[in-house]
Amino acid sequence: MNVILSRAAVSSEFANQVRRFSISSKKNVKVAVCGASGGIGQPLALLLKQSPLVTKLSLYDIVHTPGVAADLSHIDTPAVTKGYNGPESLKDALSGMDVVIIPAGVPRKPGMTRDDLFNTNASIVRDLAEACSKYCPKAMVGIISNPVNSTVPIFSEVAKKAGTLDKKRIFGVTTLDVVRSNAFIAEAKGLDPRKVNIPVIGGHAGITIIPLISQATPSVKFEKNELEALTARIQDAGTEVVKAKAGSGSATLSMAYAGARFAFSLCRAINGESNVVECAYIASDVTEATYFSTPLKLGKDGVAQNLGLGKLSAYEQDLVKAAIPELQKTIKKGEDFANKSS
Ligand SMILES: NC(=O)c1ccc[n+]([C@@H]2O[C@H](COP(=O)([O-])OP(=O)(O)OC[C@H]3O[C@@H](n4cnc5c(N)ncnc54)[C@H](O)[C@@H]3O)[C@@H](O)[C@H]2O)c1
Ligand SMILES: O=C(O)C[C@H](O)C(=O)O
Repeated sequence: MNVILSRAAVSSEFANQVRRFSISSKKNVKVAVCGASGGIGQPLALLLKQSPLVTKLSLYDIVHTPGVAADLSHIDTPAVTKGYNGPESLKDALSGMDVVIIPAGVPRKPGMTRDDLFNTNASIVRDLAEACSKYCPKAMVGIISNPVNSTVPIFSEVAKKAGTLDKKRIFGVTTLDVVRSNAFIAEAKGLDPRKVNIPVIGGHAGITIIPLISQATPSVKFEKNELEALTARIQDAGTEVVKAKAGSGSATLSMAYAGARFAFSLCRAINGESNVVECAYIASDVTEATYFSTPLKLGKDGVAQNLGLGKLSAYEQDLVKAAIPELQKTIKKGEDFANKSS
């Protein structure tokens, strides 16, 4: 029920962000984007810049941030926007931040899995985790960089070593899976996508992406073959975009939308709003996988309540069973990397 209420709230909130935040903002939230010059980073920064709730928008990357920040800073909204270029500027970029969103790292090309990005992106996330532990240990962190199933454990292990780990504040951003599920199911049933909510649990790669269509709001029914086809499309949606972009990257615009939705939900929770619910990949004891995405009630200190799996259909139970060994493997890979390399 919380999930149902929350989706309706999230949908209308997102559409009315600017007006609403300018009327009712209680606390100003400082937000950093790491990877701000990239395909996701730039449109994400644009969406964040539009919110008067964000007092400071800190744009960190290893290239091009002076230009991106100069461009955005001409927009007539209050967020003071500053660019930080290169590792020597990490201290200034991150100090005092309440929310850090990380889309730093390389995207897939056709034929690659997300795990094929591990060798490059693992060390990028490790280094950013070290910097966050030093300069903004209390920030809420949303990790977009793939493979999310491994990069979130990497971030947590680094924070653990630094003595700053707060599992309630570290999130793998899986919002795009929810956004896609809502879009595809609304299309299939001729519904207004803003009024559809499909919780998506598990992880963020292939069979670990588990849309809970049995828990859809409004309730929807599909034949078995239709349900399987829709589930497969949601699980492969990232690959659909990678193929369509034909070598120029993966989802950027839909991810910026989803990343902004997640960041705004964190901001609303920091501001004391109740009933803010998002699915995200976090340290979890809901299943045998030590990280797992479920609907979460967010509060000013991060995860306020894990809402768990809810009632699963037999088909969804089988999907969870299939996902767990894959998640365990990729979680271990991330943890081993962090523990060997830092
Ligand atoms: N979680 C999701 O749902 C989701 C969705 C789409 C993409 N992604 C992932 O997001 C990541 C970024 O995708 P993109 O399309 O924006 O890629 P991109 O190549 O367009 O941009 C990545 C940016 O990261 C920067 N970067 C590289 N190393 C860095 C470092 N050490 N510190 C800071 N910034 C650094 C690059 O300079 C670049 O500007 C990829 O790993 C992609 O797979 C995740
Ligand atoms: O598919 C990708 O590589 C990017 C992202 O994880 C997505 O789901 O679009």
